Amino acid sequence: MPSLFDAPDLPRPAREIAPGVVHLPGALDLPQQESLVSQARDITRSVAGTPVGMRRPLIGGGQMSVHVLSLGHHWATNPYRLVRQVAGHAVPGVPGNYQQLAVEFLRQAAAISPALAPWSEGFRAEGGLVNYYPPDARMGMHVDADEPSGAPVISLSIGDTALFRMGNTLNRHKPWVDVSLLSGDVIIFGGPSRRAYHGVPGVQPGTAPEGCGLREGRINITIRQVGE
Ligand SMILES: O=C(O)CCC(=O)C(=O)O
Ligand SMILES: [Fe+2]
Repeated sequence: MPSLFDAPDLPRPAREIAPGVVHLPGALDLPQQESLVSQARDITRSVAGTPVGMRRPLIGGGQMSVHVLSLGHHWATNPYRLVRQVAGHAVPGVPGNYQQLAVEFLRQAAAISPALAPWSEGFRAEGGLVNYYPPDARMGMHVDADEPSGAPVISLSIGDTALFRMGNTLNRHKPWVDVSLLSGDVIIFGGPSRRAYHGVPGVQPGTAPEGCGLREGRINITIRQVGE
C-alpha cells in the first residue's frame, strides 16, 4: 500500500499534528535505535515461554497481528486489573533509560505544543509496551484507556515505516490525521488527544534502515505513566 505513505523526500519538520500530538521525526539516531532493539530483545528472551512473555493478545473476536510485551505491569482479566506478576512470574520492569528518554522527548514536545507543557516535569515512566509488527501487521483504531493517568504517551518507532492514524475522541471514524512514522521517529500524544482513537493501518515492508537493529518488521515502544 505505498500510496498511503508520504513521498520519502518531503521535508519533515517537528510539528503538532493534532492538539496535544507532537511528531518528532528522526529523534533517535541509529545507534540509539539499535541499542533499544537489542535491549527489548534481551528482555523478550528473558521471559519467553512464560505467562509474562511476548504474546498476541485476543481482542473481541480475534487475535491481534501485533506481538505485545508489557513492562512494569500487565493487564489481567477476570477481574480486569493491573498485576505485577502472573502465575508466579514477575512482569519485567521498565528499563531506567525509558525515564530519561521520556523526559527528553516530553520537553521537546512541550516546546511545540502548549497542551503538553504541564507534563514537561514530573512524568513517571511506570509502564511500557513493546509492540512487534511483522511485515503484514496492523493495529485497529483504539483508545489507550488502561492508564488512569492523563499523562502523555511517548511512542518510539524503529524498523519499517508505519502509517500512524490519529483520530478523534468521539469515535473510530474520520476526522483523522495520517502521518508516516520512519525508524527513529517519536510521537507524543497527550492533552486533549490523550483519549483519542488511533491506530496503525499498515507497515511498509522492506523500509527498515540498515543499522537500526531490525532486519524486518517494526518495533514500537510506548512509555507510560500509570497512576495519577
Ligand atoms: O504502533 C504504534 O505506533 C501505536 C501503538 C499503540 O497505539 C499502542 O500500543 O497502544
Ligand atoms: Fe494505542
